[in-house]
Amino acid sequence: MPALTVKDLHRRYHLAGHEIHVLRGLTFDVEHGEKVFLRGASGAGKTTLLYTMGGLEKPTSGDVLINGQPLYAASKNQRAHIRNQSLGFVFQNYHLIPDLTALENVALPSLIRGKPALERASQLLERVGLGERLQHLPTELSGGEQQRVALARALINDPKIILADEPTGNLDAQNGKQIIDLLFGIIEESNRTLVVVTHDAQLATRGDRTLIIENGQLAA
Ligand SMILES: Nc1ncnc2c1ncn2[C@@H]1O[C@H](COP(=O)(O)OP(=O)(O)OP(=O)(O)O)[C@@H](O)[C@H]1O
Repeated sequence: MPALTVKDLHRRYHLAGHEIHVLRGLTFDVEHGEKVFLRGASGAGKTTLLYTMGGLEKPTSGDVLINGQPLYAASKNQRAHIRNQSLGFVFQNYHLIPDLTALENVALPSLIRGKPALERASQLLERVGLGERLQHLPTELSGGEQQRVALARALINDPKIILADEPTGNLDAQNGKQIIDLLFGIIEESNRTLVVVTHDAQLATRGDRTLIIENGQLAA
């Protein structure tokens, strides 16, 4: 069974009397341990696809299966449970909570499950090289450091699938490379599955496969 199955996904937005058909019948599998990059022109639908794959954006029709479990045929609560248990997210803008320390940000997704996690959060921050920054607020961290916190947060529930949207988009070349090296190291040591949206053709050569999205469909 694939780690992730995308099944005939459609997403339409209605805006001021206009319909925008963003995802137009996407179907593909991602196997366990596979590293897949999503590329395509601006506006092609990459972020919409990634968010839909992660249970964050409901499709107009179609479904996404995580280890065979349908995300959108499930109830909202079941979907939140699958997301929290199986998926880790890394966003271009980090999406850290400004009033929480690095340690608290990383621990939060576990606390939501009712599991105390400060010790594991602290180990993960060590793993990403931030053992000296546990009590820093996001504003007291550089962009690269904030993305490392976000990476540690994505791992707190030990998800088997990581979804990343332009994870190096706001970083300089050196910090970007560090984040990608860390991300790949973490993925490979535990045979996790990775799906990354990127504009960076060079970065995409590090994956097993690149899917090109063109007008909401897979390019041939
Ligand atoms: N909430 C929304 N309401 C209406 N249209 C939307 C909404 N979200 C996205 N879109 C439209 O869907 C299309 C695809 O957007 P998406 O962000 O998925 O593209 P992308 O391929 O990730 O682009 P980029 O590379 O620039 O980030 C765009 O034309 C965008 O304007």
